Amino acid sequence: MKPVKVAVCGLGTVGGGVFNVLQRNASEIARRAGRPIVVEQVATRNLNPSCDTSSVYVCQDVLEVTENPEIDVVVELIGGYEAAFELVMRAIKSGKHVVTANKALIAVHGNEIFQAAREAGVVVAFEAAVAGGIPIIKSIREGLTANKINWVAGIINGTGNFILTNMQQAGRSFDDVLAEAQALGYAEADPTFDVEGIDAAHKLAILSAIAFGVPLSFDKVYTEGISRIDIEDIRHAEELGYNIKHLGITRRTENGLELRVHPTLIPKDRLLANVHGVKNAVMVHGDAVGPTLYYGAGAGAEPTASAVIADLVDVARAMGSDQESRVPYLAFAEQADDLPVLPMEDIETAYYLRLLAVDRPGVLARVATILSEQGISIEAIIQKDVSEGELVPIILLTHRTREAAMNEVIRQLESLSDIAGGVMRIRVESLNDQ
Ligand SMILES: NC(=O)C1=CN([C@@H]2O[C@H](COP(=O)(O)OP(=O)(O)OC[C@H]3O[C@@H](n4cnc5c(N)ncnc54)[C@H](O)[C@@H]3O)[C@@H](O)[C@H]2O)C=CC1
Ligand SMILES: N[C@@H](CC=O)C(=O)O
Ligand code: NA
Repeated sequence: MKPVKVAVCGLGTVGGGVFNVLQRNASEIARRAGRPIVVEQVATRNLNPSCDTSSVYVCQDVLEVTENPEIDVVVELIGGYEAAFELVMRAIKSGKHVVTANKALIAVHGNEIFQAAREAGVVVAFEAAVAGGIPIIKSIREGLTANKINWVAGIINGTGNFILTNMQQAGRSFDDVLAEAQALGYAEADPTFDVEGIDAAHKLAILSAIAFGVPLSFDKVYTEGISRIDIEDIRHAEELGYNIKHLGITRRTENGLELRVHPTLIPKDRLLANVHGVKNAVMVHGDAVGPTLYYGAGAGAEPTASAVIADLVDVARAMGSDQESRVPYLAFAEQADDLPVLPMEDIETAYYLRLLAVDRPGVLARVATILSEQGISIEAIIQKDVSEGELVPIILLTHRTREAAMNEVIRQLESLSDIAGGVMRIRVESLNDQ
């Protein structure tokens, strides 16, 4: 059968992985796809020393591939929103299928891209955009179609998990581990996307859309990163029986959808609490299947290439099919418009609080009164011994309450003369996986 001819745009970490795995496993991939998948052209600013491109046509201008009549599929691996958007839209308008690992692009411009792709009758596939090598898009879009999905919760940023794990297990500093994640090719071009939760928010918007059949709503994701997490919080959490992980959570409730990414205390005996390093894991709870868990490498050259190439094989098969018989881009043929995203104030969860108090009698009682006035009960307290005159760290674990009530508690605590500085708040989720 005729080979599928591919243009790889961007030969960096992921592009290099795709190029090398396509060559190394060419015959295995051809047997699965029913025909060879060959790299016909590479467009990249920088070559990759791990790739032997001597027998491939290489250019610098990515838009050139959209004008090459030989190309069936454009693989967009340059990243970012602008040049990538132009490349993808031009490719679609030239009738080429697109495979991308670019979650920022899909989360922000996906609605427009899919509309254009539908009109042009081409496939846009993006498995690598969420949780790297884990086939999570395929699992939700295809494997779980029988279910009404209740919630999805996952560790969906490899760099962030690599940092938290190394801080906890090796006592290393945040900056030092981030520099290693960058050297390993895990981090985004702008690593604030990783550490401030933006990358996870992009991915969560995609997960939520394919789980619930709602439009992509990246601008509505409540977003908090890991940059404020201190080693002290990791140690206190451990003492209380928890690990801190950065989670993306989207849940269907009677009133609307939860859509939030933030650091989270998870009981140590839960599966998600034991996902370490660059590994990601996504738990999906369906009404028929119950809880399911998907685990694997969330970033890195070849794990991500694994997902990109799986999409190429799907495209190779879809090339002979009509639009109606293909799986819809965002899983649902019709989108729901009755599921508003809930404001964060309406979320209900438990909380970890860390405050620094002046060591004088009655402080703890005043703190407890503020909580009880909001109807919040305390599950555990740690109060550390300090030398006379020093500020005392108080760590509290509360029962579940509305975020609005907790905002009021924190406002009142921060206005007490007994409390120095701000209150550290980390949400706590039980994530029952049984
Ligand atoms: N690194 C990872 O583990 C993962 C990355 N991704 C996504 O994959 C995409 C690529 O990421 P990486 O490979 O890590 O990036 P990278 O920075 O290693 O590679 C980007 C490549 O694109 C080229 N490039 C960038 N802009 C260009 C332009 N306008 N014209 C021509 N060439 C251009 C660069 O020269 C470089 O070779 C991004 O969207 C990223 O978010 C997704 C999953 C995992
Ligand atoms: N920077 C991202 C790369 C994969 O999506 C991450 O660390 O998860
Ligand atoms: Na994936």
